[in-house]
Amino acid sequence: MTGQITTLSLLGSTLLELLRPANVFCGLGAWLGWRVAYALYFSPLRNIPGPFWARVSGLPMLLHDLGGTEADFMIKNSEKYGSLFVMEPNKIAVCDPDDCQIILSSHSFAKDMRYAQVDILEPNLFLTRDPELSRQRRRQIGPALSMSGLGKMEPMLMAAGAQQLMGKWDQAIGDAPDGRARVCYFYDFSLMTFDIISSLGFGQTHRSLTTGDRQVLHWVSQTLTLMLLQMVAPIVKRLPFRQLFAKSLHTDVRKLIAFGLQAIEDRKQALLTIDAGGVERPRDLLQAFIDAEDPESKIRMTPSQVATETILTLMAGADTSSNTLCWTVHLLLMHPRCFAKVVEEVRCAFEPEQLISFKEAKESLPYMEACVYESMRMQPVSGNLPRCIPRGGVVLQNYFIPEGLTCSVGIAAANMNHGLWEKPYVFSPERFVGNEERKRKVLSFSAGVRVCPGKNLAWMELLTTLANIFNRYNIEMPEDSLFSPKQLDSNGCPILMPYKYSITRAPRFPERDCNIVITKRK
Ligand code: HEM
Repeated sequence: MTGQITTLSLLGSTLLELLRPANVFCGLGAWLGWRVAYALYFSPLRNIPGPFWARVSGLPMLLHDLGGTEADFMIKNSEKYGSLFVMEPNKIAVCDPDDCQIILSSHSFAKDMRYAQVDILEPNLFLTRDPELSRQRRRQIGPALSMSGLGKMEPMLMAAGAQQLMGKWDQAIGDAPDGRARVCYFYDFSLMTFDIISSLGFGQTHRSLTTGDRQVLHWVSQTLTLMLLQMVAPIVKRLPFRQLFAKSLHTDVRKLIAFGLQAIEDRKQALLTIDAGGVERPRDLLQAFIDAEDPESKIRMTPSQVATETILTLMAGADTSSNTLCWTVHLLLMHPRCFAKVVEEVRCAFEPEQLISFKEAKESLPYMEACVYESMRMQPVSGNLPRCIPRGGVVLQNYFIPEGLTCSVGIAAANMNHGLWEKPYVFSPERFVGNEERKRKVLSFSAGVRVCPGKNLAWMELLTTLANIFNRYNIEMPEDSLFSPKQLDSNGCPILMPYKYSITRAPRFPERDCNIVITKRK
């Protein structure tokens, strides 16, 4: 007993001694010295250019991630150090468009380990690191998301999308005494794109934009929060953290999954009547996912897999599309010459009250489409794409990067590459008109084996929404707008509203910066 007490008190006093400020200071100094020595003399990345502090610690990048300024970090550093640079002690940034394509073209550069840390959902297309599952899911859900598959869903997409939005804006104009309504396009686009995918995916008429019902939206955003928490801090999966921090999030995830499963069950019941009556089956993503079959293995998805893919589709597809719409409208407002050209193109092609379909917009509005490409190039909504260096390592820009390290495909920096894009800071939609090759170089939907499977759906939403609102409304910036085409930056380009990354690149102050005044076109 006395021996134990003596040992304990010895341990206690040693600990106290170690924690004395002078010793802590020395300890930190030694650690830092070692980190610096490692970065400069031993690291396999020591010959690759990059900011000094990024070699020593992951903190600078973490601060950019938390501050939501990772795109600026990548663009600035790629201009200073070149298209390959060290961004963290064991991570390189890849910003050369050709190198990005090399990495994205192969499953051997798997998504990084953080994706495997999420355990709240079934294995799915977005999170999987398994090439086999990725290929199988694409074979299963690919047909539904192809242009011909989506063509059948267009009436539903338009009802939840452009038509719903115009109904709301018409009402706002009707309610305004002078016929001039002020609307926040950020919120309206967010709810509209959410309604489109949830209507198609859950087979119900979701109208959060016009009814204010945000229940499903709440569950989805809670699920996304938990997913991200598990990715960046897997400790939240363990007790007691799970109970302390994540209990209510888990409850909402369960509610969302139950909601998805119920939608599938409801559809199965409805099909009994539909099939008996010889009526056509509903044409939506829900039905397409239920019926989906891998042509190679003949495997179909279980109800739980269908629900998971729908939930992931909502997470991956709603904010990405709505923020792309926001940036396009903002960029056009900041470039009145281009905006006037788009409006003229739309109004020359269509009657004032005409509902413009995707096919019509795609065929008749090449300049408007070019504006969306230019907006996606300059303001790509997805951040960096993290990938692992595969077995055997890889040579990029004449540097050997060993296996086991990670890299980040810098979409924003590649889209601003001076070698590929002339005057990359200038908003110039003309560069895309009639130039299919250039369009393929924009990396905003990613590329290669994990390219965005929802890009056709996104294009349908983008073109139908913009064509219809530009045809129907005159759009102006409000008088109190902080931004104007006349306020220029050092490149002589209009200063744009600030952004933040909350998963996707979104306007930082949407309530302040995303307002427009709309009037009905005479
Ligand atoms: C303008 C709108 C959109 C943009 C810019 C966009 C961009 C992207 C990007 C960059 C990726 C690659 C992510 C990575 O590799 O980590 C991706 C993946 C994905 N996107 Fe989209 N997306 C958009 C709309 C949509 C829509 C509407 C859907 C709905 C179907 C969707 C579903 C997905 C899914 C499921 C993945 C994961 C694919 C995989 O990892 O294999 N996206 N998207």
